[in-house]
Amino acid sequence: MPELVFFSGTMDCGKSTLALQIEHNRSARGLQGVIFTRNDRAGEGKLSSRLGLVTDAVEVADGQDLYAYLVDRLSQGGRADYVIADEAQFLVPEQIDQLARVVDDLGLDVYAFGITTDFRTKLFPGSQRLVELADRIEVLQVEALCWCGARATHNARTVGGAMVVEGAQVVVGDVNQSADEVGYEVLCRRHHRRRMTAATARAAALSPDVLPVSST
Ligand SMILES: Nc1ncnc2c1ncn2[C@@H]1O[C@H](COP(=O)(O)OP(=O)(O)O)[C@@H](O)[C@H]1O
Ligand SMILES: Cc1cn([C@H]2C[C@H](O)[C@@H](COP(=O)(O)O)O2)c(=O)[nH]c1=O
Repeated sequence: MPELVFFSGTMDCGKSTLALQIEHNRSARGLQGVIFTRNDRAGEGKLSSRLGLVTDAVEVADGQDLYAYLVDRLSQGGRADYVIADEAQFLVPEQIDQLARVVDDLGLDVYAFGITTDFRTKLFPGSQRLVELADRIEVLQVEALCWCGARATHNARTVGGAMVVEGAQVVVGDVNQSADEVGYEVLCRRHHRRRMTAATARAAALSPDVLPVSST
């Protein structure tokens, strides 16, 4: 049975790498996939992983009907044996419904990859719809880690290393950004709640307030 699978996790946990591996393994066996993406850091029409691999993809436009795209392609004699959708959190709920229809009406497997929640721990609308509709939700096996060593479960947005909680839901960016840039850091829930990033934890550890008091 074809499936809609949602591979979810924090930023930097290997989602795009897995998408590229699925693509590689299927195309190595002569299958031809359609790869959708939106707002990849590598630029328009690209699916990229931090391991350095990148492939061409169809950049999803505002309001684009993904089901109609596949029907058009197939009716013009094109091939589509499966579908990959990376950065699926940036798709609108209607586009997730269209992907579910691709599974049910066209009989294609759809593999969607994305972060579930934003920097304020709120669901992205596209990810919410995937949770509602997916046949299966897979959490990536490679754990991204918080600075404290615990499994990272949440995404923080940072400016100069400090966590911010105000701003637009969508700001394309990366982890490990330089101090003055808007960036992201993955944290465990405890440290996300306390707004404690690696930089603020380091600063707190160095603060005279918490230095051990000498008995002499
Ligand atoms: N230099 C490196 N050596 C080995 N693994 C790396 C390196 N850089 C990144 N990675 C791996 O790549 C993962 C990020 O992969 P990526 O597919 O870009 O993540 P996502 O799409 O989930 O944001 C990291 O969690 C890490 O496991
Ligand atoms: C938390 C959060 C992230 N984003 C952006 C930042 C990146 O461009 C992507 C995630 O990409 P990745 O391959 O999973 O690292 O999403 C955002 O726009 N808003 C957020 O709250």
